Amino acid sequence: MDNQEQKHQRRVRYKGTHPKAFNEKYKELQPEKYADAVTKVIQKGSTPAGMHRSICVNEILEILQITPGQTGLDATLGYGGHTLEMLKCLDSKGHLYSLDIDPIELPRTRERLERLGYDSNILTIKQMNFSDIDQVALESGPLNFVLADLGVSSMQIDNPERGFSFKSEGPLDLRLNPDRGISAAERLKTISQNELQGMLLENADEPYSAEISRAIIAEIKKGREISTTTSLQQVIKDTLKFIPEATRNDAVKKSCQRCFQALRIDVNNEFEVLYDFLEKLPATLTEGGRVAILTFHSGEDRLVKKSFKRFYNQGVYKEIAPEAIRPSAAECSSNSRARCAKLRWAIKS
Ligand SMILES: C[S@@+](CC[C@H](N)C(=O)[O-])C[C@H]1O[C@@H](n2cnc3c(N)ncnc32)[C@H](O)[C@@H]1O
Repeated sequence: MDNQEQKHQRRVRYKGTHPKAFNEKYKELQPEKYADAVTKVIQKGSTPAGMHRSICVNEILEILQITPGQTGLDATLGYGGHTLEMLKCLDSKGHLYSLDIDPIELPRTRERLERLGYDSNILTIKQMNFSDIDQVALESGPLNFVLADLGVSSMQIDNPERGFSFKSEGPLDLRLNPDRGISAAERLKTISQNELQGMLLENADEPYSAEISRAIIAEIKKGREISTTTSLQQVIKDTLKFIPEATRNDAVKKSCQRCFQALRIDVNNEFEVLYDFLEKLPATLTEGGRVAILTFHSGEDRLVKKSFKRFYNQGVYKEIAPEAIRPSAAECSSNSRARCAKLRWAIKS
């Protein structure tokens, strides 16, 4: 068919203030063109589609005390919000390395930062796992500051094609790097009930781990695929029918959140890579080098707390956070995704 014969495609309309589908949010997905629409979404305490609002920015900058001329690492680039703030502190002097394993969002962030004038003279962006921090240090030399803002970005959660959220239909993938490893749907096909129950318990403290794992494995044995976000949600919903109606919806939602979290941690080996990163971290820092780590669930926080404490007891760190710092009440009310964040810091001896 030549061009003239091609049918005119209507642009997807933004249906009122609450469009149901991700691709209908075209105003939020073009923040440069529709700044007003984006501001309105932020004012309502939500995160615009295709964007990520950085958490604890002031607290992190206060910990890292970045000065012009230093060399630092943002281990989790995401939307580049923290990276941008750190670059401002460097004031065009020194160098920042920023990593992310996500091959889909990384080029978009790189382009946004380049458009703001941050090129390879001041910023090096690498698609890399932060567990390879030692490789970065070989190139950068000792680091004055390091930030890791763990987990997933809002862009990843909101994009139904990535499968991170049960709130919209999509493939049950959950990989931060879809080019590597196996999807959550594939993982469910071969896992035993025992292992799945352990995964739900260890990665997310799921109270109905026995019931849910039994139901998932029974479905798969019957030859039914659990290959989409909503099919997993449906199994969880059906399994928890025994919960009294008054509290059932809330319980199902929480179990879905926990099960998706557990699967995400599993397919991305999140505990293993965090452990490797924490082990290698001290050797990459300068004397007096500062590190800040933002976590979003108790399993991650426990690993960070234990590692900082052990290295502190060995004299490797001269100071560590006495307790986790929480985002302010104002930040939590303006950004619901900040509510479960915990921030810890350490300073190398
Ligand atoms: C919470 S977001 C970071 C947001 C960022 N601080 C900002 O201000 O926009 C976490 C990011 O870390 C990335 N990530 C998670 N695990 C990683 C790993 N092991 N190595 C590198 N990047 C990782 C995710 O792909 C995601 O983009």
